[in-house]
Amino acid sequence: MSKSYVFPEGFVWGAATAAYQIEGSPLADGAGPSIWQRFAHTPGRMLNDDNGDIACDHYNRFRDDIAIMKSLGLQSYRFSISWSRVLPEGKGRVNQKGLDFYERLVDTLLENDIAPVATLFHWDLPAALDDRGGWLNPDVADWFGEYSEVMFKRLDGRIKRWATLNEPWVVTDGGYLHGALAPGHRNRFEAPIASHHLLRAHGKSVQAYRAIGQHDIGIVVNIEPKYAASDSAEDQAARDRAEAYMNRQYLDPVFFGKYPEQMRDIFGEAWPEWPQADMDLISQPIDFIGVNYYTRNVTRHDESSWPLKASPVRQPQHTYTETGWEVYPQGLTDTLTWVKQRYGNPQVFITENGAAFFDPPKAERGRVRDPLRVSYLRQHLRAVHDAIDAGCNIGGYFVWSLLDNLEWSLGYSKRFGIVHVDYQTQTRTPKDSARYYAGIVASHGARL
Ligand SMILES: N=[N+]=NCCCCNC(=O)[C@@H]1[C@H]2[C@H](O)[C@@H](O)[C@H](O)[C@@H](CO)[C@@H]12
Repeated sequence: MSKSYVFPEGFVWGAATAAYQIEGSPLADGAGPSIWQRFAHTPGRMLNDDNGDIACDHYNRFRDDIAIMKSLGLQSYRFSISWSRVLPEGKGRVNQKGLDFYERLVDTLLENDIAPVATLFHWDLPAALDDRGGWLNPDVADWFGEYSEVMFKRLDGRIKRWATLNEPWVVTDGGYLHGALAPGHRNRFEAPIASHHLLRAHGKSVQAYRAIGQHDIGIVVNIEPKYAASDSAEDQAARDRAEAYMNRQYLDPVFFGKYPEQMRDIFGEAWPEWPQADMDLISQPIDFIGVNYYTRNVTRHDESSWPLKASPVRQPQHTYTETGWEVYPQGLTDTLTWVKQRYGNPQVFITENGAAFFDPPKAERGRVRDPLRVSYLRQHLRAVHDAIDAGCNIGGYFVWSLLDNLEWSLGYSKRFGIVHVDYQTQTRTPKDSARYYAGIVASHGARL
């Protein structure tokens, strides 16, 4: 007898995007530049010199995109707010037209019975704040608290689920350690400072919310479960370091008020000691965590790898996506049960899960066949259900992404959308995976 995959009553089905990846018009209506607008216009930083000047033109087409969400039966939509649209200098003067855009977006979602879930920071720090040191300046926590307060006062109530940060690990690892992402630094001493100030900013935002908000606030992290490549002590230790570095570096401070002990092994003299007051600010209670899951990592010791001394081992028996990520749905179940066991079964939303497979630049007679993505979604949604059967407190699932969009420094070369975007005409075409997902939503999982 095969198992039923019907999801619990109240489980929320959605899709996710991020401002700089879809909106376009980054400087419209008084908006200030973000570090991503600046990075994307820096020669050599972006594949094919792509940038977010147009992207999916969502800033102008959001009503059409909400109509597509409605046609798919989505109950919720996770988006991010561009900080520098609202505060062009990152602090101080509010740009009402920037706020007005997000108010129109939220009100149109609500008119279509789609619950908005807002991420306050999805990597696009105001350039004016980067000029003042950005995530390296301890004042950034207060700047983020000020911005958060502006948004809570204007939209809390219509938005009932807020995320402070999206993936602080990627911001730090990509933006400050390895330099592949904005602001493009490569500095072992900066990375732990940026991480810590991101977490302090999270804490200031939660503090502001507790004073004025009436609903839920949390943080979104990417989790990539690590599996030792062998039983050797050095591979096990490499796995432990990799897990501490990516998966515990942010959740341990938020839930336990302390960093993983491996952080000093990894960063050595570059790992500072922080005051307890900071850890108290960081570890205030939150209402949920967003988990972004894409893949797993089979980890071996690698003396030549910097600074982790750990490297992935390819798994040729499995499919890999266009971004080079192994398709491993069991890793999602393992991730969710790990979070349950380690952090006391907090409410979790899968705030991103999806894959880039090759899709053509144009639809063929109004259709885009993406069987690999249909299979990916089926396998991973079943994995979520298995975690719920194991007692995990999962509130909902947001597929990454609603639309093909700007994949950061990879430009438009990678398509994650369940809806195809023809970047020459801005025509949207729901892919086969969108129709598949709509059927899952309509049957609440029964058709999985
Ligand atoms: N190696 N490796 N392992 C996986 C680590 C994944 C780190 N990148 C993400 O999670 C980003 C997240 C981001 O929110 C979104 O804005 C991005 O478009 C997606 C797709 O890239 C994902």
